[in-house]
Amino acid sequence: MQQGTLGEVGEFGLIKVLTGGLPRTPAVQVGPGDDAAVVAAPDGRVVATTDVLLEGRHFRRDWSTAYDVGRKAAAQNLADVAAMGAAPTALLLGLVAPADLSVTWAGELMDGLRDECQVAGAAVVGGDVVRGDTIMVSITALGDLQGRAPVTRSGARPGDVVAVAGWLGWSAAGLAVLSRGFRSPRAFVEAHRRPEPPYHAGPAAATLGATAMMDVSDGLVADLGHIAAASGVHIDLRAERFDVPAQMADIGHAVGVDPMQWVLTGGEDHALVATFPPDADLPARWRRVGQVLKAATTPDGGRVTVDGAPWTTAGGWDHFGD
Ligand SMILES: Nc1ncnc2c1ncn2[C@@H]1O[C@H](COP(=O)(O)OP(=O)(O)OP(=O)(O)O)[C@@H](O)[C@H]1O
Ligand SMILES: Cc1ncc(C[n+]2csc(CCOP(=O)(O)O)c2C)c(N)n1
Ligand SMILES: [Mg+2]
Ligand SMILES: [Mg+2]
Ligand SMILES: [Mg+2]
Repeated sequence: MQQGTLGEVGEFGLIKVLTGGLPRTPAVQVGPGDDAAVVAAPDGRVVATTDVLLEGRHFRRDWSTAYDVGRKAAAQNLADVAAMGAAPTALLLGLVAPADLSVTWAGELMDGLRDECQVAGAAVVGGDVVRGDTIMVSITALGDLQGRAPVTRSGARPGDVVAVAGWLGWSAAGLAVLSRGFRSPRAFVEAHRRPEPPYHAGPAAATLGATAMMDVSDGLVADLGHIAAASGVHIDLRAERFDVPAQMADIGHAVGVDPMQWVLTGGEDHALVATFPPDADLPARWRRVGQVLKAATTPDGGRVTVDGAPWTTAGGWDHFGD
């Protein structure tokens, strides 16, 4: 990796570092280096999504390496593509960074983006760099529905089952550990630094007949609230269906937090939650955690309960909440 700071190598030196070692995938017809990338969309439609990560709010450089931030930034966006039932194809990076940032940090961020894209079958195809006071990583991701209908938030129907693929509460438990100045247990801290969304479960869920789907970014209760509202239904979760690993329970005990709080309202694991018709033949990776109960009586009046009772604290992260 090149030595020095962004200020020393300049904009085009930085772009050279960032775009130097990027692999191509068959979908990428023109990659970084021209005015725009060209990505094949054999389906005739493109799934497009964007999410921003800001230093201090989404990550801290003393908690996560540049490589971790890259993995997480890519994961958060690629999970949104998968949550539509699409296969991720391409990712673009908008990077705001101070001139005294090391070129190594920027290069390792790109390594993380590249490697997470590889897990999901996508490739980095372009971006932009701008000087600013705080590091901001703005990602755009594209995906291919491969001929399937998109799985939106609005298709859940009374009688459907609610099922989850992927981790819940691990990132929140890791954040609780880091916030208290600890670096272990490693499994949870690692889950916070590098979430592992079940990308392939997204397109698979579409094929299995999922009626609605989301990735869990803010917290399961809050995110299911979006499906409930968009679909105009009530959703009930069964607390006993959630697995609280013994180590998570131990951390909860140590820091005085009910670990179910992390499982039900913790964000950033990017699990997929979907609703399926009751007779769907779900593989084991989809854990049944609840049911779509009935249609809401008012438009947008859908809500989420746990064991029949409203969830009393915040159901998840809200950037402009308290
Ligand atoms: N600034 C914006 N301009 C236009 N649309 C927006 C803007 N912010 C959010 N949206 C849209 O609102 C919807 C919900 O956004 P939200 O960011 O909550 O979803 P998400 O990306 O799945 O979740 P998260 O950001 O927690 O990962 C998305 O369709 C998103 O494109
Ligand atoms: C330093 C630091 N402090 C707090 C958090 C927790 N956090 C930040 S954003 C978010 C929800 C998802 O964000 P978005 O809705 O933007 O996708 C959560 C749970 C963190 N990751 N790092
Ligand atoms: Mg978003
Ligand atoms: Mg999402
Ligand atoms: Mg959010």
